[in-house]
Amino acid sequence: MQIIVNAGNGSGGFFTFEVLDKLGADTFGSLHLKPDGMFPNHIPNPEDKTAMSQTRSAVLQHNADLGIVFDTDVDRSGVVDREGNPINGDRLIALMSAIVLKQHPGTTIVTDARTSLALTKFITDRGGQHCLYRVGYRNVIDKGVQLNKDGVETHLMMETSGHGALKENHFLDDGAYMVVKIIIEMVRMKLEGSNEGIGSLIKDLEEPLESVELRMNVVSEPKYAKAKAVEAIEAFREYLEQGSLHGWELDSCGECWVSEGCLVDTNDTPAAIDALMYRAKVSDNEHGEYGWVHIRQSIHNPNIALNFQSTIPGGCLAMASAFHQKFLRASGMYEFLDISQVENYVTN
Ligand SMILES: O=P(O)(O)OC[C@H]1O[C@H](O)[C@H](O)[C@@H](O)[C@@H]1O
Repeated sequence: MQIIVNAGNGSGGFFTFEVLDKLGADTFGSLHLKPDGMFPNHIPNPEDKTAMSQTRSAVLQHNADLGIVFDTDVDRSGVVDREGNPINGDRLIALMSAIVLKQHPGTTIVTDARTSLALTKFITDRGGQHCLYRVGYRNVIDKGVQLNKDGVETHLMMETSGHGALKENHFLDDGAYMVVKIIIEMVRMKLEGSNEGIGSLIKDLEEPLESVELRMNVVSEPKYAKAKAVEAIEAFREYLEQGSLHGWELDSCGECWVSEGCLVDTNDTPAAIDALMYRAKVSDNEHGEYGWVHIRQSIHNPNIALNFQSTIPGGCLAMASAFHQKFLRASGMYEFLDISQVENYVTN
């Protein structure tokens, strides 16, 4: 089996020399294996377009069976199938879900709540339960630990960023282990006589038609930025609870095994909140439920991240326009938020 590793000059080169080569894989054509903190080729990140496209080119050039992309410290990974298709984000979660659900039918899978409606369908079509939880890999993994303690069998926890953990690997955030599971599945498929590549496992995963992320900086003295972001996000929640945005409804079931979402813990020992976030489902008379909005404090920076996803054309624009006019402007929140990204998006 030929496998291309792209370590992006981070610390993942060991996986080539110490693991794959020793097991007899052909790793000729691998990229950027030597650690170099200046990262001269691209950012070592499976979400980075250059990292994925360079790996795709190498896979196609060498007719390799798989490409692997690690982040700097190998706690995140992404792969490229033999046809050159990048598998990261929702697609990687789907691939891991397909593998884990074969081993553990009916298991619960925890992800952050920025995943697509199609991913939920993919998981539930295979008999799994999808728990949508808070952004932040620690939140996602801790939720899985908690569910297992509560007697809800949960074998996989993954974020769209590529962070992921498995119960069988002691809940460690480990990108190399994810990749090992994928390689084992490829070998198993080959031994069973299948001629298909690993991408065939997710061929029925639909792509979200539209997906947009916008950021709003909090314009305030740094020491007040966190409180201001909370004020804006809570104002958004109140707007929805009052029914001020027609067709928008908070996802806050509090029961994590319910696939509709569970950003709000209503149990006796709710998890501490590092960044406030809500997701709302959005529908209209013509299409029914067609998308969602996710609003949250950034974990690292004084800004608010807004994600929109839609299954109908123009849905993200419709949601962003309503958010802009009927919330940001109407509520006065625009006064301490830099809403230029939202304005550019709705006007261009
Ligand atoms: O809040 P942001 O700046 O978008 O960052 C969000 C990200 O923060 C960290 O990097 C965590 O490790 C990730 O799990 C999370 O997705």
